[in-house]
Amino acid sequence: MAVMNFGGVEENVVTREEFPLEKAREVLKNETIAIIGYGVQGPGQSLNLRDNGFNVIVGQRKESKTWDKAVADGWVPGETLFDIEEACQKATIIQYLLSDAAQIEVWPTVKKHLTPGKALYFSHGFAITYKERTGIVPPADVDVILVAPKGSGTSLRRMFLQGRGLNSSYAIFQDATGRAHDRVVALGIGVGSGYLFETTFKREVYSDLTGERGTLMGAIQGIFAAQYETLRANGHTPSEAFNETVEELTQSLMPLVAENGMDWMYANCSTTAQRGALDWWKKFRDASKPVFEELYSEVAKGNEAQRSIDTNSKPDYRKGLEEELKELRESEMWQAGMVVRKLRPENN
Ligand SMILES: NC(=O)C1=CN([C@@H]2O[C@H](COP(=O)(O)OP(=O)(O)OC[C@H]3O[C@@H](n4cnc5c(N)ncnc54)[C@H](O)[C@@H]3O)[C@@H](O)[C@H]2O)C=CC1
Ligand SMILES: CC(=O)[C@](C)(O)C(=O)O
Ligand SMILES: [Mg+2]
Ligand SMILES: [Mg+2]
Repeated sequence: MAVMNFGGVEENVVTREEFPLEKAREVLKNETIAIIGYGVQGPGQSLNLRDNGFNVIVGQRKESKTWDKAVADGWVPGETLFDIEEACQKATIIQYLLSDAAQIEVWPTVKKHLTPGKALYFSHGFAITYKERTGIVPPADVDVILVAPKGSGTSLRRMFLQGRGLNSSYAIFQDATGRAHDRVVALGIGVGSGYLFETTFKREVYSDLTGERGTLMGAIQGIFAAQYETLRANGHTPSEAFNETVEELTQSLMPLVAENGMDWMYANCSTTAQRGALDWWKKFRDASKPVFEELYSEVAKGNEAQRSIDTNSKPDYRKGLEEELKELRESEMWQAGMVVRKLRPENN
């Protein structure tokens, strides 16, 4: 474990230098890792583990689209691809990567195969933190661990293939075997993490639910819509409004932020822009802070978890989500975006 200084605060992190892949392989050499679920995280984590030389199998509902996807990805029915129950039975480590709502429904099957010494792995603190709502209470004689990649499973896989790594947090809820630490860190390295930072199940889920509802997904769409609508209401064309709201951000300015921080991006813009941005950012912070405070409090009360459980446990939950995504896609802003993306020279 390396202690690193993050802007004046010291934290424990695990890097690939101190916990190389060879060490991870050694730690897990006698384990059978079952990836349960083949949605978004399942493919990313299982394929990275497989390519990294671990003993991995996949458990997925038969006769589902994602079973076919697993077959297409090279998982072999009866050898490395099983139904959920059989995979749980064969596993020494169960990576529970069903959707958070589905984890509740399938829990009795998983629990049945959590025999002493096995490990139960999550990529979210949801099931355990909100246990009164999920009913997911693991037996005392198994390790309960978490590796939460801080990004989409799609990116986890893509970045691995590019020789990069997506950062993940890790946590231990229960160490029954005395091996929980080595197991979780080895798995974190194995799934393709850039570096690993320490958390708890509760802190992971509170920050994750806040982040995705906030700047990562909810707030960003909100602020895009507010600016786009303002520009359109004042007579600007869709092309101008979209470029000035989204395209310039994703294509030109965010890569500069990613590379070297906000001040670097500012420094590469005009002094006119710098003057204005430095004057206005605090106003936007102050306007949105109360919304973030409300959001965090809803998360901490469990209301966001409950809403997610209630809606995503309905049999037709995907249809509902897809309808709402369609509405976004068909909005003028994102229709304009589609045309703008087509006009990128590299897409011609
Ligand atoms: N999507 C992502 O990239 C991220 C997800 N996570 C966490 O990882 C875990 C897995 O999330 P996703 O990959 O998004 O899951 P998902 O929503 O893509 O679903 C995964 C699998 O669950 C299966 N499934 C759904 N309902 C089922 C049921 N009733 N019975 C049996 N199987 C069922 C689906 O067939 C699918 O293969 C969750 O805890 C999530 O919070 C964490 C970081 C990012
Ligand atoms: C991609 C990710 O980490 C999220 C946004 O938290 C999620 O998909 O739940
Ligand atoms: Mg997340
Ligand atoms: Mg999340």
